[in-house]
Amino acid sequence: MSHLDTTPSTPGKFKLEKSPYVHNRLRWHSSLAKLTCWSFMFLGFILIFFFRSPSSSPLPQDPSRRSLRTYNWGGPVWEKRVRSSARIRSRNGNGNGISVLVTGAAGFVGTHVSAALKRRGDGVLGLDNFNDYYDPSLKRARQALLERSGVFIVEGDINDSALLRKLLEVVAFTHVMHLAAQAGVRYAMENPASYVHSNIAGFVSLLEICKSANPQPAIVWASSSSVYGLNTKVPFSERDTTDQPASLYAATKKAGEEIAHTYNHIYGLSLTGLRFFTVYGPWGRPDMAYFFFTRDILKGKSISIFEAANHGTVARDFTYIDDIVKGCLGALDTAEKSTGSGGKKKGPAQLRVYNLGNMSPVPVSDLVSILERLLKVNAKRSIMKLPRNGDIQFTHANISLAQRELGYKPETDLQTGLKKFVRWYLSYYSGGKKAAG
Ligand SMILES: O=C(O)[C@H]1O[C@H](OP(=O)(O)OP(=O)(O)OC[C@H]2O[C@@H](n3ccc(=O)[nH]c3=O)[C@H](O)[C@@H]2O)[C@H](O)[C@@H](O)[C@H]1O
Repeated sequence: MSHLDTTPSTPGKFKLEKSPYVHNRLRWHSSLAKLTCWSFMFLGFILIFFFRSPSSSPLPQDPSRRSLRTYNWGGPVWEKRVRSSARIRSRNGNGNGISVLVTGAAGFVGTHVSAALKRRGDGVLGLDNFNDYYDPSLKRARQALLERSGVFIVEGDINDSALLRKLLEVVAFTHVMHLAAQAGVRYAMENPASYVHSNIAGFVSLLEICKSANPQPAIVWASSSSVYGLNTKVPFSERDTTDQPASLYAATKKAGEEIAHTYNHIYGLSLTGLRFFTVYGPWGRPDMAYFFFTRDILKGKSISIFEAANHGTVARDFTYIDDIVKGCLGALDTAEKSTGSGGKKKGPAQLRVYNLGNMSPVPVSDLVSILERLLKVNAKRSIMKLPRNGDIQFTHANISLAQRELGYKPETDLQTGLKKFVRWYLSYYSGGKKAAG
């Protein structure tokens, strides 16, 4: 009789043999089977517990680690696209033209800066991780726009050192315009780790690769007006102390300024930080107030307008994107070369910080009135106490340093800038085909 023949087809048909030896063996087998069964169940419980535990969630559930997903890059075709996008096409007023790696190129400021550089004949290569902090389809639309003007955006993360090293091997970039960051003041309370990941770890990762490169590029990067924090002296000047950040976002930008000092000091990297003041305009960020106020006013939804203690006005030095772009180009064009190479400093290098604001703070309630006029819809206003979530009461830039050294001169008032934004918004989201996310 073959072994297979003794196997019961159903448990009830199992026949016990009479031999005591066989009987014991069967009991032993049955205990072993039970033990195995219990072990599997126990292991199963452990695995279920492990995978459901928040600390070990798979990557997509942890927004701070979104950008750790793997991207495809490399190969001869990819390298050819990288080189072609970064190739300088024509000389500009500043001499021979520059070749710029723009991080965060599918972001709001990144898209505008990349397009402006390309327009004047500079070489531009974008880098972006296309994370889902806000509607990624808007980032894809910006990418399509840039692609049409010849800018290739490499999909990847600034924390990916191997990718950064490769990019700087393939192209001898003269400059890096570093705009990739976790933005937003209030979101820092929801997802603090994402700020550390992008604004600190990511920045250090980029600086590490740049300092080792030969030649080292000059770096211009986005700091923020939020570094002034609880500062009450107005207008905010670069000489003011910035040691009272009110949000983790601000603290990570402030940390970035100190980190920049270190890499400049040790490795001779040329570094320029730009403190942007609430930048707005077409292709803007849906997480910003002017953007979601527009969406909500059009939908007839109520909007919250923050108010400080004792009915104090909350105001911002709103700055139009085209002015910011000019400031960025001015910073790139006046950036001196880094002095080190291959990780060794050869002499002192340039270290700068500038305010890029509009010199004219506007109360948030006035911004809403302008939107109401442009949209021809009355907003459903609800006045709310300024929440303790990192927001500060007002910002106001002193821009004389940027004026003097970068030729920065903002030209767009809020009414004019919002008019351009609203025109773009209505055409982009026309016919309600796309919902502003
Ligand atoms: O300059 C910067 O460095 C930062 O600018 C931007 O931050 P903020 O100036 O806070 O802009 P934004 O959120 O549009 O709120 C605008 C105003 O509306 C008020 N506000 C906001 C929300 C709301 O529901 N109600 C309201 O009154 C709010 O109190 C505020 O007064 C960038 O997002 C940030 O990434 C960073 O770049």
